[in-house]
Amino acid sequence: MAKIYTEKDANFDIIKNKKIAILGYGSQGRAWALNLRDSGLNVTVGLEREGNSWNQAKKDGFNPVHTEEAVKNADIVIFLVPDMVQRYVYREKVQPYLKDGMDLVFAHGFNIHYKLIEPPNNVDVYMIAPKGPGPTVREYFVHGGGVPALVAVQQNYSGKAMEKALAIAKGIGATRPGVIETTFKEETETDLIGEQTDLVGGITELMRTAFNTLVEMGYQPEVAYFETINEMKMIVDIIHDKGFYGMLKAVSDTAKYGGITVGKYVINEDVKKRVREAAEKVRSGKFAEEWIEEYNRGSPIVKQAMEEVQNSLEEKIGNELRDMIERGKPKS
Ligand SMILES: NC(=O)C1=CN([C@@H]2O[C@H](COP(=O)(O)OP(=O)(O)OC[C@H]3O[C@@H](n4cnc5c(N)ncnc54)[C@H](O)[C@@H]3O)[C@@H](O)[C@H]2O)C=CC1
Ligand SMILES: CC(=O)[C@](C)(O)C(=O)O
Ligand SMILES: [Mg+2]
Ligand SMILES: [Mg+2]
Repeated sequence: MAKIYTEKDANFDIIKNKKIAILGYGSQGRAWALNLRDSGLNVTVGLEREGNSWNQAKKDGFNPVHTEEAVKNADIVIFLVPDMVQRYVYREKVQPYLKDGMDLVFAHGFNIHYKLIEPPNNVDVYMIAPKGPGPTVREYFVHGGGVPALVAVQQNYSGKAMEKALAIAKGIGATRPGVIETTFKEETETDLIGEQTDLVGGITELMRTAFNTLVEMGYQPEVAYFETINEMKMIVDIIHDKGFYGMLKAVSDTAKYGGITVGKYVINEDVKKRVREAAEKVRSGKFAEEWIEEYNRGSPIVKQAMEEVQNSLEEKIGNELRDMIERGKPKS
């Protein structure tokens, strides 16, 4: 059974007098900075330049400073810039100012696990990895909840790394539901495998494939959109609240029979084999290599795919139906 920590295991005392530098003010950075500040902790936002993130941080009442400025004054440095950027920020803006006993904190283990950042022995290295998108980390917190997270310690120079990880987890709201202890290796590999084969890759391609098949067969795109894309949230919400069994009980007997039989036909052993192949590619480090190469080339594959998605029929139809979808949302 996994080790789960909750509110009673976490205490702010160990970090309440420490200066926390949050590097990056994007999806996670903004959520962490706001939640930690609301939790009464001492947060400085460190950024590269005066752009969108800088303006947003100011609008949110922070006084952002340049990265090295934030790092020089910090006891705890939290890396919330993109994974592909972290090693440069580390080399140029963090390493020169490292102090004995400083903390390097991550929201995903990529750079440590794949050894793109190799900190000296006299710092603590630990992670709090929220299992959800940044805006949700903020939204749940504001409404009294929190997104569950994984915590891991890579280097425990102080002997107190886990206590500090739990305190930060508490500060972002994650110990309200609870946090699960893991390792950098397990978090990094499972996060990548999950987002590729399931969350960001597999499910969305299945949704798009189902949508486009219906459209190619001559059905109205609006009808196809509500069926294959919009209703996904409702089905997933029931799984989220009541499990797969609960979802199957909520749908019709016809959907149960059709879903059970055709689901296994579409997502067959061959798909499982390819999920495993993709997972092995993460585990071997081959995916990391490939992604670094793509990033170094200026991310042409990502750019092209983003454009393709933006111009796709499903996106166009979704945008056209957004008002209708919004009108239907629960009002409180
Ligand atoms: N997006 C998410 O919901 C999740 C992200 N994570 C992890 O959190 C970390 C941060 O990811 P996101 O919040 O998605 O990042 P993001 O892309 O939303 O935000 C990045 C921030 O870094 C800044 N930035 C971008 N390029 C930069 C550069 N070249 N130099 C310096 N700063 C730069 C941006 O201005 C922005 O403030 C990553 O390790 C990611 O794996 C973990 C869980 C979920
Ligand atoms: C939001 C999240 O958890 C992801 C999919 O792992 C990520 O954004 O990297
Ligand atoms: Mg991820
Ligand atoms: Mg994730």
